[in-house]
Amino acid sequence: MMPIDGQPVLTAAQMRAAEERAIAAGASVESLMQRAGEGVAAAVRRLAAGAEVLVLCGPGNNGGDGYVAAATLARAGHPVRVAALGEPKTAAAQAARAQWTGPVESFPAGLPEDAAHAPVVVDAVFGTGLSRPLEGDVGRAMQALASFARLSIAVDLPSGLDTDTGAELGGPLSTAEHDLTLALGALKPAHVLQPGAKQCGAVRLLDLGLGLDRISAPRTDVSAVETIARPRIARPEPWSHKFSRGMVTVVSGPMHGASELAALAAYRAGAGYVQLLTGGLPQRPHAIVRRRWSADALDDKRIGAAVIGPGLGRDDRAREKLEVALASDRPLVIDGDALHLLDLARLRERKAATVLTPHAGEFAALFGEGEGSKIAHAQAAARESGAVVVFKGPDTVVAQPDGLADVSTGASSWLSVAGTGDVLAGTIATMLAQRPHAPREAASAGVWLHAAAARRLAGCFIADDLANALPGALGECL
Ligand SMILES: NC(=O)C1=CN([C@@H]2O[C@H](COP(=O)(O)OP(=O)(O)OC[C@H]3O[C@@H](n4cnc5c(N)ncnc54)[C@H](OP(=O)(O)O)[C@@H]3O)[C@@H](O)[C@H]2O)[C@@H](O)CC1
Ligand SMILES: Nc1ncnc2c1ncn2[C@@H]1O[C@H](COP(=O)(O)OP(=O)(O)O)[C@@H](O)[C@H]1O
Ligand SMILES: [K+]
Repeated sequence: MMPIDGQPVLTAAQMRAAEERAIAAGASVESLMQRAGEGVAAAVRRLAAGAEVLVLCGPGNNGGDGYVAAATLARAGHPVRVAALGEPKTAAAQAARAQWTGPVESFPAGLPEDAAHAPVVVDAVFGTGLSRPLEGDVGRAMQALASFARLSIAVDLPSGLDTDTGAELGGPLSTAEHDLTLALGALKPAHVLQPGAKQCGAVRLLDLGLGLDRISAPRTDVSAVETIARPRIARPEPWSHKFSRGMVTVVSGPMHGASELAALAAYRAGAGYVQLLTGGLPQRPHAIVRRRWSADALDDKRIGAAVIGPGLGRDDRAREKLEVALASDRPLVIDGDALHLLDLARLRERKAATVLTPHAGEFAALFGEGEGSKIAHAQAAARESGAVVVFKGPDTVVAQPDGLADVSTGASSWLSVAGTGDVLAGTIATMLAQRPHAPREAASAGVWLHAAAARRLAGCFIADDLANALPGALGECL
């Protein structure tokens, strides 16, 4: 079982292609299924600690994995039952079924309520092949079994999810929520995008030897999408000075607090010099250099990145400031109000790096609703705008115009509080000032630090606390 950061994310079609490549290279579906099922059995056995396991098997290869897992557990002397939704349909699943010599109960109808329950439930009903909503009582029965069980584990994916979008095919609350999902061979979008990610519980990867790791396969060869890994951040060199550490300028507006938060976060994320272009009164921290806005305020080559949008307002003065920022040759983070004033045609004229940080509402206003997954939406928006797009939320996606994209995993839902987006904008600006030629990497590093800072707070917090937790998160990256 492997952790899931820095791993490729493959669609169902990309997964099939990887499987076909492995088969062309001499593997067989049966050998891959054997490896998958044995991997599942090993994980289940360790976690079940001797408790009875009920394996629910579907008609396809996901069910095949389940039969192999059940047979492997039984051979090891572990108490295990099997219940199936129909007979296996594929040759590989039929061969796997033949390994299981015990009785097969029928699922869901044949399981009387009490007999059905087991302390450990394994969902091997549907995986990447599910193309339509779960029929009849399957979803409801699975929910009942999973919620009764002390431990419920999904094989590859919780049954009922759309692999490529993470949506519940039968609509909200139609699938069971598991404690653990064992992703087979590679992560799929449903493991990282909501609501699928929540239904998965913890996600761990089981390697099937498909050669999908980044050492065997360069990123674009198998998938353009990867989960965000902990960034490496360099300590200041002995010869570093405040400007070489990264200078961030935050453009303020009538709502001072938002830009103050962005400026504070920029410092806490490691910038050497942060200035706030504000008409507000001096306040803490005194380290923030406050200057009045002027039309040439961004004509300073030392500025590594500027932030515009938090608390900017949407009046003519805000428009004027945004136009100056767009015309400047400094790398730019565009957030909040500025996203509502933004003209995409004007943005495409910019040569310097630009990072847009919309939440779902800002994203829809700028780019429309779009088709497909959140990853596909972010990729299309990056292509359309020519900028790096950070599509925020519980499953933040960072995409660059050529299609490469990163997805955040494990963001704390306590981030759903005012001002945390301003903290993210400031954090990304510092990363961008330090990596002006790698805006996607900078944005993803900022998203990682932001999520790590929230994890360190472990509970309810306000945006100021989050900014102040950034140095600890940074310490995890040195
Ligand atoms: N990739 C790899 O390298 C490896 C992949 N492996 C495993 O294979 C899994 C993918 O297997 P899969 O393609 O057979 O699909 P799966 O998810 O079992 O379901 C398809 C079956 O369900 C049926 N069906 C669909 N919807 C239905 C509904 N609502 N209600 C009822 N039935 C429905 C559908 O019927 P049909 O649509 O054809 O009528 C078909 O029979 C993958 O997740 C992983 O676990 C490993 O074994 C080894 C290596
Ligand atoms: N439920 C959630 N789970 C995880 N992260 C969240 C959640 N809600 C919001 N966030 C994160 O918190 C930040 C909120 O940003 P934003 O919506 O712009 O808020 P604000 O404008 O108040 O600063 C984003 O980074 C977003 O990804
Ligand atoms: K499953």
